[in-house]
Amino acid sequence: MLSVQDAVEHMLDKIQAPTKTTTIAIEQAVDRVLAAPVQSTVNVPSYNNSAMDGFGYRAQDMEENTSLRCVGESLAGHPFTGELSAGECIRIMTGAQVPASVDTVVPQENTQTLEPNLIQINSVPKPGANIRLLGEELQEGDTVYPTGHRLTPVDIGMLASLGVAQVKVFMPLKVAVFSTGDELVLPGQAKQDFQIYDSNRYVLHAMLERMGFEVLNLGLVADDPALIEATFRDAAKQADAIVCSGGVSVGDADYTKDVINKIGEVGFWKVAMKPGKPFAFGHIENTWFFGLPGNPVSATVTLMQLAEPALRKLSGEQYTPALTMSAVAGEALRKRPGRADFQRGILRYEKGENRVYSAGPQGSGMLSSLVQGNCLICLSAEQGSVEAGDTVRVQLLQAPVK
Ligand SMILES: Nc1nc2c(c(=O)[nH]1)N[C@H]1C(S)=C(S)[C@@H](COP(=O)(O)OP(=O)(O)OC[C@H]3O[C@@H](n4cnc5c(N)ncnc54)[C@H](O)[C@@H]3O)O[C@H]1N2
Ligand code: MOO
Repeated sequence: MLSVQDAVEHMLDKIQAPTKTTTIAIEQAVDRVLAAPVQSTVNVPSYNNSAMDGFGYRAQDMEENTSLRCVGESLAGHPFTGELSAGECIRIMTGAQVPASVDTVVPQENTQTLEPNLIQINSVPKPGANIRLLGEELQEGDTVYPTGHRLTPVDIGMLASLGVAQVKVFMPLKVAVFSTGDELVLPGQAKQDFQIYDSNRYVLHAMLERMGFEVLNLGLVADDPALIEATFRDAAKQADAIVCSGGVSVGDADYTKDVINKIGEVGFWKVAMKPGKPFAFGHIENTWFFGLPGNPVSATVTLMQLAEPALRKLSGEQYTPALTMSAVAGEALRKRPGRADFQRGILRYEKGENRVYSAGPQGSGMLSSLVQGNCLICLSAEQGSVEAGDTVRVQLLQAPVK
């Protein structure tokens, strides 16, 4: 059985970034992946400007006298065009251009108006203080974003601040999703005792959309090899990747793998992880296939741990492993060596440290463990049980918004 790391590396090795690109307005570009680096064509700031509302003057004048004659003003958008002489200052506002003859700004709360246009500086700042210098944040030609960067809301603001109105991005990844299983019915429909509601497709659809992909939802497919084959063929024609759940184990009605082997190729099957062992990866011609186990927790966890890195690379995004953090186990956690375990946990900040507790029963059919939990406790394949007080790694279930 492959380790989780080997499985991810195998998929990342096979999968290449897309080639189709488009140019779009930055307002439409959140969650899209850059297909070309963005270089700054401006200096940021593009002119020396004041960081405070106050008075601008020449530091050398402070040796003589700390009261200055105010000879003009510089407002944001309305610069002062004159030149300061000895003993003079100007009123200046935050963001306003600092004229060449000014080298220091004193905040107005550290000054006092002695007479109209005669300003006393009560607390003299260091020479050069309170001025944001041209190019101190970014210089013309600096690479701000590399190819493969997925744009966040803040990035859209950064692009706007650089005067960039459009960006070249990869075409969104198209991912087909469906569920297999004769026991499945749609939410809202009448159900018999031996049936369950399809939940995987709803979780997977929502998670894939949040990853920035275009989801092609192909619905429910019965445990019938001919129907499954037809659905795969249809999906492969339309999508870059297929994510389906169920039918990847060894049961009498588990046809998914056999069908892929018939019309495509299974690259690997089974990963040493819990939940999610029977995960399958392969392709049908140019469409990648991710066969997730049917158990709801297994489907969700394998999407996050295995399929997501591969799908992100396929969408053009630069792969960066998910962030994990350390936490102290607040209680003992049972585990057998052999498979990497992703236990659902509740992470809390208590008494000055991150502490993690079990989210309760860990059955891979129990979606409620993912509802109660806010993190996955990532335990290595080799290790056994965890004692209370041991340090473990955890991965937040809801990635923080950058
Ligand atoms: N003899 C063995 N049996 C099983 C093994 C094994 O190694 N040997 N592995 C177990 C593990 S681990 C998992 S996980 C499951 C995976 O099975 P499948 O991927 O074939 O999934 P199904 O059998 O179709 O379903 C499993 C379970 O999940 C429920 N399910 C399926 N689809 C959905 C859905 N869309 N929404 C909600 N729930 C779903 C289904 O009803 C079953 O209860 O196999 C074990 N067996
Ligand atoms: O490993 Mo299965 O995916 O636990 O239920």
